[in-house]
Amino acid sequence: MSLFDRFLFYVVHMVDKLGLWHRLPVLIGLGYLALRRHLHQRYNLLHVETTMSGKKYDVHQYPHRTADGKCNHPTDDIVGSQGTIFGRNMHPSTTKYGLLEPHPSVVATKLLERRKIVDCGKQFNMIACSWLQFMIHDWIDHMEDTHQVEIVAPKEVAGQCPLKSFKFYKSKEISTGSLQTKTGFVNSRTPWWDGSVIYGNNEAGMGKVRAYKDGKLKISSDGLLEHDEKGIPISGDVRNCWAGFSLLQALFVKEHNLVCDMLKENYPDFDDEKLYQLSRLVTSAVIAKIHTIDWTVELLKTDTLLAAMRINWYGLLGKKIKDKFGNIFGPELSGLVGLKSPQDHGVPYSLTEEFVSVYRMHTTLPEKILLRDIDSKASKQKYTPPIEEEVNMKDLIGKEGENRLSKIGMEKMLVSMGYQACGAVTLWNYPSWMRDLVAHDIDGDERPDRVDMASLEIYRDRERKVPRYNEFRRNLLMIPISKWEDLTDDEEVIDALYEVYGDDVEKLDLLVGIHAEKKIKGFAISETAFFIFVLIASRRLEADRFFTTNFNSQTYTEEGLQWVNRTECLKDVIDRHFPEMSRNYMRCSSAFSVWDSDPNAPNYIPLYLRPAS
Ligand code: HEM
Repeated sequence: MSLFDRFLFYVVHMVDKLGLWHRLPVLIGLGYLALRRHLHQRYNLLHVETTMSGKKYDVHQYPHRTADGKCNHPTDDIVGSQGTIFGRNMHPSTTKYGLLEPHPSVVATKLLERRKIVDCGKQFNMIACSWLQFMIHDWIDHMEDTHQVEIVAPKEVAGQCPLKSFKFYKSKEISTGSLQTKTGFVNSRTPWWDGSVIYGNNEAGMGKVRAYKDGKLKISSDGLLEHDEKGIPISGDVRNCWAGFSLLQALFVKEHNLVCDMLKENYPDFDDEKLYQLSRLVTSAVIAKIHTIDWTVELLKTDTLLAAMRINWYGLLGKKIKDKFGNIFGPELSGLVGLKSPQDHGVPYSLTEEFVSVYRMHTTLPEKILLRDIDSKASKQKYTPPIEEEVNMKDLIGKEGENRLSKIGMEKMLVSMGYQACGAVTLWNYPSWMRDLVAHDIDGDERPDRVDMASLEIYRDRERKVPRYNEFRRNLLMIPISKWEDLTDDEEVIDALYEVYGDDVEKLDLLVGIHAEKKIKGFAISETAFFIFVLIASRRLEADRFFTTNFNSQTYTEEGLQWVNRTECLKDVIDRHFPEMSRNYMRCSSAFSVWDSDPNAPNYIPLYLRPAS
């Protein structure tokens, strides 16, 4: 570390020791986050070199996103494309403990499996939970090897495991040619924020979803996704899909098609190809913007994070000035979006193993979806429709889930998900049905071997050499824990941790740690996970040519750019496709909070001048 960075680190460390940053006034809290992001950009981006190398290309020949994510980095065509390797935010784990220490089924049974659902209160609903999966499938999926592994539950817990043993494929590990990491794992998705979850991530996938007329994507007459002859949805990613996820895919296909209509009206000379490419750019940017200034703001509901996320998109000077002048003042004042050139801090863009691990949030999934009766005649606006039926999550997965969804209908499902809180990211909240799950192949076919996801996730982090909780925190420049009481005040949790890990805090698995950690007020996730997000959420925008150099009217068209600039939240998208829905059903401010919750109270103090939350 340079002398200057060492000084910055001491400042950050001192604030951490006092447990202070989130209690500071907004402007000072923002300063702390800026220092942290700077340090993470310097010390938590490892260059996982690979034997795969790209080549220079002519950027001007690629004014749009390609099907497989190639030709986005300005000088290397392969960076961020499908099939490249996951990066790392830290060195692989140095733990002395083996893959089965303690046994994943013991961890899953004693610490993860849901006893009684704990939900997120009014903060986050089932649309927000499905949105998580909608994003994950845009960015990441580990390629698998052909070798199977079997995990057999030890006697101690076998009686409590729905599967006494289960088989799954190893993660595909390849040599990297890097001294730091030696091997790495392959991402079978394109890590860019390119909407590949609806567009596909290669030529073949793209061809399947396109209607080849006026730039549009295929969609069925009921507004939901079309299906192939096997009943599998036709969409950009169909793996481990369920009704809530496929509903969001359909909503954004509708959005894409509406953008096509708008573009065609304004630019009647554009052909199918041009309309498709432009609409893809616009729709992907709409998704990225909603995630940045709507979804994340609800996930991390504090004034400091509201300011931080808006600064990422608009800069300190705010929307009005950015919309008027564009990004003329640089990243701090005008935001990351629209920067003159992409910025990767010397490490070619990819998503990372650690990012995957902290996004393991299956605890947000409930046991049942509560369907609302939206046909009951209510004249009142903002009326809460009564619960009509409870459907098991298991019945909403895969092909069966698609059948069910088409009977339920798009509007009813969206309203029902809006009214239902999602699960909280906490221990003993892992969906029980996921411990006996029919997982899918990459093409959406059901696998013959069922898996215990709770145990599998513990195994995956260890297999991929993601450091365990304490090492992870040290590597992230955070203060490690030295006893269970540093992690949580909950005595029952402390007893259970002691039972599984003894008093060895170094043994603690990352997944368990981030679920057990005391949360910052307003945060639905742990602080440890959050610091990875601080780094990666910015990187997804600033490293992408289509959010920086090419985020302009020459690339997006004037009307396309305006469409992105006018969209501020998911509610705006819902309003475009279901004009009555938010008026009738949404009391709250964001479509991601529970719809019968109160809107945000007005606050007359300017955001940056607000005191501690
Ligand atoms: C019904 C809904 C869902 C089902 C059936 C499902 C199922 C699965 C399955 C089978 C895997 C692969 C496990 C493995 O072999 O390692 C997986 C991975 C994953 N899921 Fe889900 N999932 C669902 C929803 C979600 C949600 C809501 C999130 C929230 C963040 C999520 C996050 C992840 C992550 C981060 C991975 C790891 C991906 C990777 O290893 O590359 N999933 N899921």
